[in-house]
Amino acid sequence: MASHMRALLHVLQGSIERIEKECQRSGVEFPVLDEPYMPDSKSIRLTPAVQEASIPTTATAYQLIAVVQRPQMHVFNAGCSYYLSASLRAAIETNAVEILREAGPKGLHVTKIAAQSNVDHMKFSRIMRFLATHHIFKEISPDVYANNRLSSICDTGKPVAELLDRPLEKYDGTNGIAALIGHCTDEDYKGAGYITEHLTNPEMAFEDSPERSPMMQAFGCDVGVWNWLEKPSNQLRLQRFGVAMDGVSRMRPQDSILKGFDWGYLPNDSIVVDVGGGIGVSSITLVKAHRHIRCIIQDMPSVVAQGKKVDIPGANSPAPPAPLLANMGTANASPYFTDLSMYVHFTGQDRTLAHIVGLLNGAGWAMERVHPGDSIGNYLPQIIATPA
Ligand SMILES: C[S@@+](CC[C@H](N)C(=O)[O-])C[C@H]1O[C@@H](n2cnc3c(N)ncnc32)[C@H](O)[C@@H]1O
Repeated sequence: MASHMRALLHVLQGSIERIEKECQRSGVEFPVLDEPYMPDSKSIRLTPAVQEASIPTTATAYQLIAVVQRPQMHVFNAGCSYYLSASLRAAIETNAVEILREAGPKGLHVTKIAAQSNVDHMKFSRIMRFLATHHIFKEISPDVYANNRLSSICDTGKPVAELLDRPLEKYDGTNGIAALIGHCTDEDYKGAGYITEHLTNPEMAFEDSPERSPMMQAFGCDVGVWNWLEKPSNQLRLQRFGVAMDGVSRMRPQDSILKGFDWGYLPNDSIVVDVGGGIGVSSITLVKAHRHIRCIIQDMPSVVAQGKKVDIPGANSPAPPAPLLANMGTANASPYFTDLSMYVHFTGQDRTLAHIVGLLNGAGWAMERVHPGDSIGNYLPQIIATPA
């Protein structure tokens, strides 16, 4: 066991040294957790060397925790992680992040945050402490909180007065991170609570009807997620979902849609139809980079209307060092999250590469090349296939 831990430490040390070397080379400090997030195109995190080294660093740190922590404690924490989702949603929906941005670095007592949000400070204090315990917000002195790097990533950037005045527009025109977390910790989280009921109910266990997905069970509805989102009572959720797709695009390297397929090769005025294109997140990136292409975004009428308000201007990754998991474990959890989320929303799934190969072969196509969106093969790979 000790040698196992030492092997992990060795990987951790190596990857931290690579980060330090890059910081020294560029004369930039690695951002600290205590300071709010500052978007900066020259950020050290965006350099390829740091992006690459941060993946094994994260994977090793999580794996070390899994090795060192008492198993009962580790699994208990995993089983109770729903409190993190619930608390994060509460903080976002009460505008705590924006209230603390306006309060500045000295922070604000929880009674004053709660007063601005019109919630009970005794209840709210526990939510904030739970989040701060997980490094989201910092507790400067007892019950006095300030934003830190992790909480401020959920900042819509809007004045609190505006959020209180126009709550339905909270996420409109934002970078989508708060919207994405809001969506995940609300309808996705509630749907996830019904996975076992869906999995074991003999009536639904072996079907794949999107109308009876775990999420539809959670909301006592049978019309499917898209029609459910169109209900007037879901106006905030529908608007939030569109913006959340922009948040998803910020989780992956911005240019991943541009990789793989040679868009430049298309003749002038070629038309690309973006089916289920949402508010145009991918199409906008594409036409900005390739002015000779025109995109038609096809989606539900209400989503298209929302989109009009927005400014439209290789399959095998290298194996990580032992003893890290082949898929980088928790450092690479997002594709597995998305897959379960597809189950919860639609009784669906995210396709693996093997599924896509089978689908293409079945339709008479042969896979030629995969272009992963990032260095660990994550995020919407671009796939080149030709008629077999
Ligand atoms: C997961 S979102 C993807 C959005 C977009 N491709 C992106 O990456 O930002 C799926 C989209 O499919 C749309 N959609 C669902 N059912 C549809 C239908 N029957 N016709 C057109 N669009 C539909 C939804 O409104 C939603 O915007």
